[in-house]
Amino acid sequence: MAALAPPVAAIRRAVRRALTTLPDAGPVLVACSGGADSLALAAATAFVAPRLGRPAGLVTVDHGLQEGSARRATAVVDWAHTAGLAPVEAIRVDVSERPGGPEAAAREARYQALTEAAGRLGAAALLTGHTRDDQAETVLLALARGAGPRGLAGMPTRRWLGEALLLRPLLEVSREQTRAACTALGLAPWTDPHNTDPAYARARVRSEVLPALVRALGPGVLDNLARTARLVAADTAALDEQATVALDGVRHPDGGLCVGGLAGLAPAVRGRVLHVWARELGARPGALSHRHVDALEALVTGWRGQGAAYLPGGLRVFRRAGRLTVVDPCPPA
Ligand SMILES: Nc1ncnc2c1ncn2[C@@H]1O[C@H](COP(=O)(O)OP(=O)(O)OP(=O)(O)O)[C@@H](O)[C@H]1O
Repeated sequence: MAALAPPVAAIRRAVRRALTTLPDAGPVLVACSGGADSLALAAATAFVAPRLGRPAGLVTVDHGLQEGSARRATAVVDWAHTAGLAPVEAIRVDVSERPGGPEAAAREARYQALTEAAGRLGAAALLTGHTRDDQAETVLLALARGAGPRGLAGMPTRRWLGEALLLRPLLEVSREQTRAACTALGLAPWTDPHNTDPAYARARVRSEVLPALVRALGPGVLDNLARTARLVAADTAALDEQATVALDGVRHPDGGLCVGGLAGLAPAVRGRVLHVWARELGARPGALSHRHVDALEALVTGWRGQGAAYLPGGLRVFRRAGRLTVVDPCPPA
């Protein structure tokens, strides 16, 4: 038997590790674009999952945004059948009516379709092919955009996507390894033109910024950025836990928050408490920005006797009698 190419073995090990952590016995579904990362992931899953007694299927989403997208989806489906994956589905989504740019709309439609498929097919988890390189790009973009620790923590290896558990088994595998694995297995991955289109910030980071950093600082940069994400994620999780406890400690029976208690918290914990409280009040996480939290913070630490903080959804927060209190939502304009 031919020796297993190291990247193929490394990717299978990563998938095995991820699958053995799953409590639920149902099938897993690989989200596959046909690109090198998710193709290498799908091939490894097709090999590993049955050996763990677990069925593995595949879903590919056709956004209909590029010429030949339906052909690409069909090619992925055909390959998945030959690899022994089942069930296999290509899902066509319509992104034309969605708000935002085409990339954001495609992403939202894709995750919605993937979550629905995972629910419909009773999947224990949905697997995506995000790699260490994707993680390094995410961290760098977050740093440049001032996203704060939550952004610097990068993508988690697992998270809930609605009712579906999303796993990213390849977060410590390099893109070079996924490409090498595809070559070793004789697979011909699809190349997404967006990945090299300089109109997209991520593509510029991928093709210009990271190679320049590696040239200037050495090959360890990508691993180090991914490591930064893991370290920040651990710190962030600890601070989030502290904030959950602290929030209960500063709640007033009328639903407001005690200013004295808030003022005594460490700023990093207070900011989180205010963020969680604002979400509880009904401010959608996507609409809630650091400016809203800063405005709440100003009611605690920068109070000059008057003023209010305005939150998404028409919510107004006042400081009264030593408490932050929500005043009825503004009537719609
Ligand atoms: N059209 C799609 N259908 C199904 N899953 C997708 C699709 N596009 C992306 N994904 C999933 O999301 C992951 C991240 O996709 P993204 O396009 O951001 O990264 P990528 O590095 O180009 O990945 P790939 O090489 O697998 O295309 C993919 O690895 C795959 O698991």
